[in-house]
Amino acid sequence: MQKSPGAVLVLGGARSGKSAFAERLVTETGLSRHYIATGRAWDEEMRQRIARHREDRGEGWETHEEPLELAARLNDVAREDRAVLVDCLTLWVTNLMLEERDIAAEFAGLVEAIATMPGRLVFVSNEVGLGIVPENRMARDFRDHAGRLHQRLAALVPEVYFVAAGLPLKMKG
Ligand SMILES: Nc1nc2c(ncn2[C@@H]2O[C@H](COP(=O)(O)OP(=O)(O)OP(=O)(O)O)[C@@H](O)[C@H]2O)c(=O)[nH]1
Repeated sequence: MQKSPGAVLVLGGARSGKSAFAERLVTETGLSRHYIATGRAWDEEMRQRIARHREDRGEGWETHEEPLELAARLNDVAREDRAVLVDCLTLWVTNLMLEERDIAAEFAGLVEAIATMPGRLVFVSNEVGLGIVPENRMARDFRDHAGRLHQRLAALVPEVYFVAAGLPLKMKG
């Protein structure tokens, strides 16, 4: 049996249009729409950003806020008749690092959980590895974790896109 048959990975830079593209992938399924937000409103600017995102998504989405326990939350939310958008994996990695979680174990848990998950799953993540090597150690670790997670998921899921300037480039599928 193919693993994660309904899963898609959408990569892109900041303001690349990756979230809007991922929302379209969910909407076009006609399934019931679920949004798992890994972001946290840590300041006023972020609160406004989140409010704008909610407005842009419009009616018809059920939002679940989950900064850390992503695999468990996906287990609760994913179903045959649902399309679930996870926005975004890089913020999840940031949250795991800030909580000093075991990153390898968390990634293994996510990969194992989604291998047999039903319905459509759309994962959004920032491609953060294209710039110069960051001077600070935590930023270098973050970049490496994100790169490793992307490679694992890209190997697992049947469909992968890279979005730049609002344009999706299909890389797999
Ligand atoms: N807590 C919470 N966070 C949300 C909600 N809606 C969106 N977000 C967060 O907002 C983040 C995306 O915001 P931006 O930084 O503006 O988007 P971006 O990724 O730079 O831009 P695009 O590439 O265009 O998607 C996601 O990581 C979400 O986790 C929500 O309802 N609740």
